[in-house]
This record gives sequence, C-alpha cells and structure tokens, in this order.
Amino acid sequence: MVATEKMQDPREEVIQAWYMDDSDEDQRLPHHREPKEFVSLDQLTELGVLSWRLDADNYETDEELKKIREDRGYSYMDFCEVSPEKLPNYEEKIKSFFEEHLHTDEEIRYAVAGSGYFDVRDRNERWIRVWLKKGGLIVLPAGIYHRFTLDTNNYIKAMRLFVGDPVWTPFNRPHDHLPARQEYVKAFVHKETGDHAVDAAA
Ligand SMILES: CSCCC(=O)/C(O)=C/O
Ligand SMILES: [Fe+2]
Repeated sequence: MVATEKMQDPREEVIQAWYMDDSDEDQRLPHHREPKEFVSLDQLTELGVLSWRLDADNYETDEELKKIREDRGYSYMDFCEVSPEKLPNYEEKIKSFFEEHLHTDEEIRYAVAGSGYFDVRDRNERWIRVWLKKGGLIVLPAGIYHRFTLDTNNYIKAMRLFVGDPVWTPFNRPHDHLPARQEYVKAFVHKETGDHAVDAAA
C-alpha cells in the first residue's frame, strides 16, 4: 500500500453514517442526500456517540466485549430481536421506536445479527442516519434525541447493555427540561472548545 494512502477505520465496515434527505418515503430506505454526505465516526464521537467493531460470531467469549463491559460498568445484558415475525406487537413497537425520543441513560446496542438504522440529531438538528450492521456496537449518550428503524432486510438481533437495572423508558420529544437532556446539551451541543462556546444555532 502507498504510504500516503489513508487506512480505513475497521469500524466503518460495520457502522456507517450519513446526513438524511427530507423525503417521506419508506423509513427503511437509506435516505441519502444527493450528493451523498457521509459523517465520520469521529464526528459521531463529537456528538457523544461511541462505536466499536467486535467479533459478533464469538460474543460469548470475546475479551474485547468483556473489557468494554467492565470498563463502562455494563452489568446487564439481554437481546432484542426486531422483525415482523419475532417481535410481539411489531407494528406498535416499530412505530414507537421511530418516534423521536431520548433516554435518561445511555442506549447501548450491539448488532450480533442483521442490521438497522439509529438516527441521531446533530448540533443543528439535522438527522444523521447511523447504519449498524453485524459486529457494530454503538453507545448513544443519555439525553440525545434519536430514533430507530429496521432497514429493508427487516431484521436485527441486538445485544442490549446497561449499567445496573435497565430502564428502557423513551421520552418523546420535547423533553428538554429533563436533567439528562440539559446535561447532554451542555456537554455536546454548547460545548466549550478552548475559550469559545460553540453554539449549535450560531
Ligand atoms: C434494536 S433495539 C430496538 C430499538 C430500541 O430499543 C430503542 O430504544 C431505540 O431507540
Ligand atoms: Fe431509544
């Protein structure tokens, strides 16, 4: 390989992100803008969205997953399978997953099979579509507005991790008064860089 060639981040094979178009077409379609506008995983980190690529075929013995869980205190684990066949009350659930909402704790999802889209708001309220595929693990920070949909493959099996007893309650937008939202805004929207406050709306 040529020395100046940039090595691809291995996470990008299982997690890709881009700005969405404004069309009302099927939510399971990619909804790329024209031309496509990709968002890097580093840009996601700046919004508090963390990501890893893991070995989904060996999650039971994976030392890297074990370390993430230990380092971040993720004591709870279960699985959530989303498909028309597997998820009870599928229509109702898929509708509620796609309502813009936040949680008062991190949302941690690891795709061990299948794929799906987690949409997150950037600092200027634009939707970023995060495509999570088998082997991708993402952490959405407490207080970030987001939503979830399956893609056209109609199937994901996600490991859900949590610190302590899980709380899955979604707070549909607007819930700006919640401490978790205010803390998110302070840390990632109006974040201080050097001497200057970066204001999203500016
Ligand atoms: C793939 S897990 C189902 C989606 C979910 O749990 C959630 O909270 C989406 O925001
Ligand atoms: Fe959520």
